[in-house]
Amino acid sequence: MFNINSYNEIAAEGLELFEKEQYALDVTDDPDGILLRSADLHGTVLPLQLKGIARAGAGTNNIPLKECSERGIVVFNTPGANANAVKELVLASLLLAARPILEGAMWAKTLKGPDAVQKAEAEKKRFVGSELAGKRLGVIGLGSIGAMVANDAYRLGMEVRGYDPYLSVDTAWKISRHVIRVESIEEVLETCDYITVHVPLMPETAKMIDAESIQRIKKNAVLLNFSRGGLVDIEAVVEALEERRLAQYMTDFVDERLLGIEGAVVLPHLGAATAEAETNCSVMAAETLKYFLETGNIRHSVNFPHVEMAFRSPIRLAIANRNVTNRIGQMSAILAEQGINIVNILNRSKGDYAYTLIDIDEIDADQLGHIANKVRQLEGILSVRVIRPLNRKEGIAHGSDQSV
Ligand SMILES: NC(=O)c1ccc[n+]([C@@H]2O[C@H](COP(=O)([O-])OP(=O)(O)OC[C@H]3O[C@@H](n4cnc5c(N)ncnc54)[C@H](O)[C@@H]3O)[C@@H](O)[C@H]2O)c1
Ligand SMILES: O=C(O)CC[C@@H](O)C(=O)O
Repeated sequence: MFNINSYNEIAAEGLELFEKEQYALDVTDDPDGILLRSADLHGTVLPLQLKGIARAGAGTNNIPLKECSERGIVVFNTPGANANAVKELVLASLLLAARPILEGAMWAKTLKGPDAVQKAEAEKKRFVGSELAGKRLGVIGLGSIGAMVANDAYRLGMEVRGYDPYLSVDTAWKISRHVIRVESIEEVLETCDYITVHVPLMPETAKMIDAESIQRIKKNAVLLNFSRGGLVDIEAVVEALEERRLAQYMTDFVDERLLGIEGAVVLPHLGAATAEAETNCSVMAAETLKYFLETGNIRHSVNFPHVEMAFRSPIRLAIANRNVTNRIGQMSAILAEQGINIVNILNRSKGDYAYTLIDIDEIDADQLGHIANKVRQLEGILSVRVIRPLNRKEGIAHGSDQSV
């Protein structure tokens, strides 16, 4: 039996995947897994039993990743699951930036009387906009969202320039050949009419659009930020809007300093707020967390490597450790000392951390406990789980943790 706690509104389609026979939802302060959206876990005490946290969404800046890694807690996100929703809102915002649609609609609401049509025709010159076609869009960060925005903006007739020095090969395949790759963020800032930011907020990217970047932005350009407020220096944005250097700042993140500033368009974090995206994220997060708890296999983790191995043995050890030399040798030696044959083993690393799955044949509980404890005592070991399969459906193993 696993305990799962969920924070925020998580769509029912995901929560329903946790079968009642194997999972209890929101009944304890010490869960095995947490499912959340934007709830901030920084500064909270992470439960003792916690093994995995699944973010139903892309950004994991609300989760203390370093602390989780050091405790061997695996953090997951749902890559791409809400990308289309964000892309549509960004495209809508580009259109709203180019055409004073909302202003025109608000004004039209005030029209009264039999001459409303004539007044509308006479005054419509107040709401003349411009077209996106032929304008230049700079996309900073060409991941799931940035790639979709770039491709569709090109289809709208824009010239699109993309900047992403860490682009993955998988995403690169999805980007239209018409998107022009640029080598420096400065080139995007200095040459584009519209600039949209789609990078994760991390210590390295905090305020990546700083006062100097904003100085470089072409006069009268529009900056869009549907990624995270902390990526942009808001004081510098306010100054640029007030000096009419920046035409508009369109963002999905409320910041008191922006409210009431002309040219600032602030949405209340609506990027992923569609029924489809909420369901996609909830289902992917629940599936990923279940898969990890039941088999030890890791997919879509932001702090541990991708590790998947078919679970066919009666016992599996799942070990998170620091990425230092000879850990596998020492684990194998502990098993060999006990005369245990390794049926299957897989080890992968990601940055400072590594993860190992070791499948063995049936042994008695005392010996298993002894082995698990010896592994726990090795330097750099962060967590050790002993997992046993419960039942198997269509080749997918369902397991449970055994305390030893
Ligand atoms: N407004 C919302 O509701 C909403 C919804 C989903 C995601 N987001 C935000 O959008 C971000 C991006 O989402 P995604 O799904 O596209 O993520 P993603 O991981 O698919 O893409 C991020 C891209 O940014 C690139 N990148 C990282 N550092 C960079 C840098 N310094 N300069 C340029 N590129 C850099 C990466 O290489 C990657 O290609 C998320 O991290 C999240 O903060 C917001
Ligand atoms: O849960 C949400 O509504 C927002 C999710 C979004 O910020 C993300 O990072 O995916």
